[in-house]
Amino acid sequence: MDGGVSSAQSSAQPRVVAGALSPEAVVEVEGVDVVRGEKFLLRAVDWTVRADERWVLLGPNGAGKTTLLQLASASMHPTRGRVTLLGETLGAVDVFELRPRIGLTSAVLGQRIAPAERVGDVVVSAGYSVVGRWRERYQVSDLTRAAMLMDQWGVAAIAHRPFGTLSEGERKRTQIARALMTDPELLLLDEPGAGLDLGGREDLVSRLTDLARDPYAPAQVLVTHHVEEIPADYTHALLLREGRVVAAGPAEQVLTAGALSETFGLRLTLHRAGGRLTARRAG
Ligand SMILES: Nc1ncnc2c1ncn2[C@@H]1O[C@H](COP(=O)(O)OP(=O)(O)OP(=O)(O)O)[C@@H](O)[C@H]1O
Repeated sequence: MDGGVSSAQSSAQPRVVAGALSPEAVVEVEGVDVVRGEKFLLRAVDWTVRADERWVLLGPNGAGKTTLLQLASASMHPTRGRVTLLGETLGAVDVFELRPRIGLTSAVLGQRIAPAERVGDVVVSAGYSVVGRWRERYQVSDLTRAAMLMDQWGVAAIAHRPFGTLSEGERKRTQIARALMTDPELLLLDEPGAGLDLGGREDLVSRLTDLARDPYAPAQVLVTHHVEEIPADYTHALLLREGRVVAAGPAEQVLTAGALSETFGLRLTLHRAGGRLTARRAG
């Protein structure tokens, strides 16, 4: 790419240096309320994500997960409290400079992609913060990175297909490849498993597990309703209910039957196998 947002720089160092005392915080949410009219979408939320962490945000419909992700993607400001992203405090930074450093996938962003846009163009155009190729001229390094990412996310063979002809799983993987194109420091995935069949979900979880294990990969935050979609090796979890944090911290401490039952408002049993979870209604 010539000019515009810098993209395709590959890190020479892992994101987290082994032995470092405390990897830098990429997301810091302190005492945050988000209020619309009389309604608290989020209330008194504190949350810190560090560079080496992989978080899952879990909660029922309407819990505030997408709202929290909007704060973390610099798409929304808090009503009260402070949000610091990649060392920059919202309200004191140009969000248009911040956003290219954050990769985001969501159903809303997916709907903005023109059905006629080819997969390869959807991915490579991320460096310009535009959807679809227009008059940009890309450098070989951009095209090489896009090809590598399409291969990694299993869409290289369909690089010439229009986005509108893809299956839901192919769309989700194309969007993740696009989100990684700018080599972001933070990757936010809003319900990437929604609408996938069992095979599609397992394929996605397997690729997300590989990404979670990659020390060069950005900090990751995955939003889901289902514990079955949590990749093995996700390190942390935050449980939300009605805008409040029920529990947050290391995954093995937070993802318990008790905390999940409180979050979803029904008594659940939890089964662990191979680093993955399944949940069922108790009794
Ligand atoms: N602008 C708004 N004004 C009033 N209420 C809103 C507004 N935006 C969102 N809400 C409400 O805030 C709550 C939290 O919404 P949010 O989308 O963050 O939840 P969520 O956990 O992502 O839900 P889902 O899992 O269904 O996607 C919902 O009850 C929603 O209806």
